[in-house]
Amino acid sequence: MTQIKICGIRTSHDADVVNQTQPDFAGFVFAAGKHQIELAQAKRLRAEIDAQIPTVGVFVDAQLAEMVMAVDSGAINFVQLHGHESEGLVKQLQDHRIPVINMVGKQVRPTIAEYVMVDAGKGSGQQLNWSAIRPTNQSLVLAGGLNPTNLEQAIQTVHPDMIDLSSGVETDGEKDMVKLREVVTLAHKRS
Ligand SMILES: O=C(O)c1ccccc1N[C@@H]1O[C@H](COP(=O)(O)O)[C@@H](O)[C@H]1O
Repeated sequence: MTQIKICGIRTSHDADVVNQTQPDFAGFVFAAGKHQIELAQAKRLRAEIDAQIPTVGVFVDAQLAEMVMAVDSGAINFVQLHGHESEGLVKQLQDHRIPVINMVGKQVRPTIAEYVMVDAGKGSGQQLNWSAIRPTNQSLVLAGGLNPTNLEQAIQTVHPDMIDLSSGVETDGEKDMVKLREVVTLAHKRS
């Protein structure tokens, strides 16, 4: 089984699709871009999403205080760093007992974060060269251009602990129930 995070939850429709398909994590993007939402909206959506599903806040080069406030508000359980953040900032978040997903670029490098993530872009649907990703003992999250068509090959090539999808499971900018069902089933399938 591979854990699966669905990112870029923006609307009640998206929250409903999450509840009906049961991924392992749901993500809210606080950074600029087409998936960005405000903290108030994240809090409303958190209340709509199944309480058993942890939520992740995606930040790009944000201040520590903003991220701690988002966790303290109850909107998110994890912080995902998706910019050029330092290991010092990862440590500061962990000192606040906040688990961290650290997006380190297109190639794996060591981090003290709970998860190391590789991605080709920022929710743009760009795909990585999977066969170039080095194996790691860290908990690895694979993101970038994953969709129902390429997911199985991505998992078989990279063997990530978690996969992270956003634009590849959307239709007209909203999460698509059929696509989500397909990717959650694929991820949770025993290999
Ligand atoms: O989705 C965004 O708008 C975004 C903005 C800034 C930083 C990260 C962002 N998204 C992250 O990128 C992955 C992969 O997205 P995709 O599947 O390639 O569309 C997404 O899951 C978020 O973690």
